[in-house]
Amino acid sequence: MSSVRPLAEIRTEIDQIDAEILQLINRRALCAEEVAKTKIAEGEQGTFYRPDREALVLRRIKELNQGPLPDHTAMRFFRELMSACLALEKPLEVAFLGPEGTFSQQAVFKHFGSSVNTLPVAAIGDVFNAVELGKCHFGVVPVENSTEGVINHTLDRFLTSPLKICGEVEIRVHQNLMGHAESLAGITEIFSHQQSLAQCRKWLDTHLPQVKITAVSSNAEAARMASLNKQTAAIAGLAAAEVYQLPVLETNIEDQANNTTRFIVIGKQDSSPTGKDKTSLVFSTGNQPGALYRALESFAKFGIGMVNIESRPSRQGLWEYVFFIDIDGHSEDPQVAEALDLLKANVNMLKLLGSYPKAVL
Ligand SMILES: C=C(O[C@@H]1C=C(C(=O)O)C=C[C@H]1O)C(=O)O
Repeated sequence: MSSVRPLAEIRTEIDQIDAEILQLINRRALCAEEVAKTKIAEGEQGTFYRPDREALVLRRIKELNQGPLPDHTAMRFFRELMSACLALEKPLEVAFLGPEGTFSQQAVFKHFGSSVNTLPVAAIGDVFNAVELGKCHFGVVPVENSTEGVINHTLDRFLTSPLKICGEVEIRVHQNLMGHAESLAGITEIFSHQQSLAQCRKWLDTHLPQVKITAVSSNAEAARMASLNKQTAAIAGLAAAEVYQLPVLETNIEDQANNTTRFIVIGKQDSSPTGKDKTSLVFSTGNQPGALYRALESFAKFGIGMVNIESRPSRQGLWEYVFFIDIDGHSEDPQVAEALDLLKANVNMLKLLGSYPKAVL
């Protein structure tokens, strides 16, 4: 028989460890408070949140971790720890596309941890407004979905907004059918946000081809509406089912198994280089042959990888376009800085939307 330690003995050790962890956590919190005081003494204004420093802390935890806890779990603990330390000064206020229970709110908590105050607003443009007007420190908006592509509202708003991108976060999006109907046959109408409907198009065509489909302002609003009428259902995330106490009729009905939405964090602050960054920018070229080719050549010349390109109407002349691009690296990295100088010489308009750490969690 293998010898095992008595339960009581193991529990005594756990109690001791917990007491030590608690002391260490509070020691860490005191240091974070001291950092805040130093920042004030050095004349730093506004928020003490530093996306670059937080990314470095999390990446270091991943490197140090030797298990048995998985890296991801260890990083999530430290994500919460930093969130709580920062909130000792003053909790961050973060605007998102509401109401409560949307994927955007999930993205806020994944990126900032749970010690933040979330401010739900009614539209993507209102998230920008809230940050621009100083009603909150940051905003989180969806920018692209792996099934449905780019979120036009978000890109277009950047053309006129002075805000910067200071972070990114990805959420694996599961869609679910929820409502008070006894079975699928009892449903006459389905509510959801247009993005979610598009992500479940095949499932709907196969399972509910005759049902009326109505696009509404958010998935949480869809859940709220479905909670009022037994013959209707909503497509939304499980958080919305919980908020509106709706039974879940079918889970994971998204057409693509790895359906993921990328969100960006918008604010007034620049993020310093961390060694693993992305830079987002928008530019326009003239209509001459080879104009886009020459613009992109700036990146190729300096060996800069391009992660994404999207064209959108410029909203100035007919059939004139702007190009939104994400590249590897930070605008202060020497190679990137040189590529951007060359790009500037080759385009009509160039606007840097921000350099920020690549998503860690
Ligand atoms: C403590 C700092 O300020 C904040 C809190 C952090 C933390 O708890 O580790 C990290 C970055 C900032 O958001 C810092 O800048 O080092």
